[in-house]
Amino acid sequence: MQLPSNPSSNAAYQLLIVEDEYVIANNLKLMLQKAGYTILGIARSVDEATKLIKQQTPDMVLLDIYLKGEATGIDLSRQLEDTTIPFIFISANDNQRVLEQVKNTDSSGYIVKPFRERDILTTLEIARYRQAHSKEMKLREEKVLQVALTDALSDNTPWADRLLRVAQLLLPNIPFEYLTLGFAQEKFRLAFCFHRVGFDEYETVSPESFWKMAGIPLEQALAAQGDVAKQGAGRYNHNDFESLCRKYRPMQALAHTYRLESALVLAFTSTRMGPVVLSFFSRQPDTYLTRHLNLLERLEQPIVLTLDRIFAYEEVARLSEKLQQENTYLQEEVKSSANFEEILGTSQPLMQVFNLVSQVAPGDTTVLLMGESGTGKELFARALHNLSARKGKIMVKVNCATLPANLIESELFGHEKGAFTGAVDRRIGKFEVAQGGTIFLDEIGELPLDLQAKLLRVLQEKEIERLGGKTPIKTDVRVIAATNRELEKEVADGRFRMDLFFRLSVFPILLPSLQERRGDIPLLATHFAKKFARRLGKPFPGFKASTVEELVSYNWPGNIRELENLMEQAVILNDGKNPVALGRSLGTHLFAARETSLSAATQLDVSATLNVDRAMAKDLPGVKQQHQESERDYILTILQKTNGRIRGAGGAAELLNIKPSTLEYRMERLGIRKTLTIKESGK
Ligand SMILES: Nc1ncnc2c1ncn2[C@@H]1O[C@H](COP(=O)(O)OP(=O)(O)OP(=O)(O)O)[C@@H](O)[C@H]1O
Repeated sequence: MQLPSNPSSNAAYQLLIVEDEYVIANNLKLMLQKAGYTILGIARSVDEATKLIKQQTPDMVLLDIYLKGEATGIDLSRQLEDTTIPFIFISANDNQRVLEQVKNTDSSGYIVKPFRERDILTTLEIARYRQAHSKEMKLREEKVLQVALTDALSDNTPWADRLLRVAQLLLPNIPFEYLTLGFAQEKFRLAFCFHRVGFDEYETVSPESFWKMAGIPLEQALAAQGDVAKQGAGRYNHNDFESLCRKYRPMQALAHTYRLESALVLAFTSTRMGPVVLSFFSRQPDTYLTRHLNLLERLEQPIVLTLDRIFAYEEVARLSEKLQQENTYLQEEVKSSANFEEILGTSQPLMQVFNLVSQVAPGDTTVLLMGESGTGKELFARALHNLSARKGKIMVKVNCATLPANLIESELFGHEKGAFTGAVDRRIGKFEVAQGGTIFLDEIGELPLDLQAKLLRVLQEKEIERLGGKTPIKTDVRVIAATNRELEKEVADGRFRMDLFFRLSVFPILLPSLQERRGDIPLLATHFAKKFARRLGKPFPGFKASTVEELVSYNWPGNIRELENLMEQAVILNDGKNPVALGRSLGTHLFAARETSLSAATQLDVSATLNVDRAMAKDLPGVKQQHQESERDYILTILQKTNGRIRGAGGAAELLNIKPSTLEYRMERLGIRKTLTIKESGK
């Protein structure tokens, strides 16, 4: 190291002495003048020094700590730092408290009184050398810091770890006891707080839980943070910090909890992430200096560029994962090729459902589809999606009954890498895949209770959290749920949460069973038979008249799915020339209950016999009458089997798989009257 020791080169270097003891100050002046330095003046207090500096800016200040008046050399050092004038402390006060204060300044040296001439000149020369090279050194140091920050941010570790590393790297340059870092974007929020609990020890505080504990709504806290950030980069020491706290309650709560007394805030905007706010807090009231702010401002651009690059990369990764999953769903959808137009039927109960669907479809209302298995719940869920504004986006189906219990949560909400044994990679859940679209939660009644609670939270907060994830993710997903269980009963039995039930059943739609819409059976049967004939490359020669009759009178516990399956079998067995009939085995499958034929039934001598009011039946016109007769015959057969018993185990209602009251209603409608004494009549 070469020091500028030549006295002639010292002449241009101007010094200010700030010292209240005349003898020392004068001695120092003589010493320095002898070495060739120019002395601008001697100030005995901070006020005098400030005045002199205003008249002429010195190249360096030699600064005592305790001066005349209230203000100390430490106070003056803050001003000097702000105006980037270097200074060297000269003090007899080497106690711990003073040293601590000095450490927090940016002094170029510290000389203990009494000093020797040599000490002064050497310290001064080193300080001048540093001054000359400090710009270059600072730039180099900052470059190193920039690279380290970029590396830390791009590291493939969870965000909390990356940001902690950023905090650690910044600490030597910007002191803090508490640091918050947050990004806010409509659909994405990431915020972390680090509380410094030791020299290089930190505790990560979740902002959500902190604000909850402080009794401040998260939105209010974020808004305050946003408002502070809007004021631009700033440092808040002493009174400035106090008035900041008075203005913003969340800031006050934070300061109170962690005993914070000053802050340094930097806000910048990342193209992808929107506003990013970085706030440092200290327990000293005067920690933050202009140089801290300047450093942050210089670091802003590299940080923004790095963040933008990372988020662009993460977005691409997320989208390609979403795309991949969407592809799988789309392929499945193509296979199931279900469209609204394919919902066949003209019966009254179905028309009512159509009305409800068209009313509720356009909005974002949660819909609960209820109905027996095979009544078309999935088909209607798709119709709801296709009639909504979300039509262009995906509808994701989740069958809550077929997912293994231990995987449901990860399937629905996704997981982070390492969230559980076997989670070797990060995976997004179905809620995230459905972003912007619809999620169809089929068989919702099968969802385990603990997940019901999590689902409720998602519906209420409209955000999900991946398993092992630390930050909630905003969701924009419409929920359609379906069940073939009686959810109210499930609630009463404690198997389904009542709050979730109310959340889901904002708009319930009950799908009619096939037997409640028998009028649609010929249409549906023909549709399915034609579909399978086309698939098999066969002509469809129509149905045998008795087949249609049989189909209409059957009670279809498996509903449309059963009809569809049966039609597939019937078409396979059909030769493509003769009208489609139910093969013997199929007939047996379907009409086991009819093995006891009606003619045989007439010969039965039962104690409780039945009376058919034929007159009523005669009023029914055409096909409808035909259907009703088949239904009536069928019910009669069952009643004869049960000796006319409707209710209880083995009763007709149970065999028919309908409620006793429904059966009684139908009997009345079909003109079946129960008499206790008369034998079968009218046949
Ligand atoms: N109105 C209809 N018109 C034409 N096809 C229908 C109709 N309703 C249902 N289907 C067909 O019936 C079959 C069963 O329907 P879907 O799978 O939607 O029933 P679901 O109520 O969801 O059954 P589950 O409760 O067992 O899941 C499907 O192949 C569907 O295409």
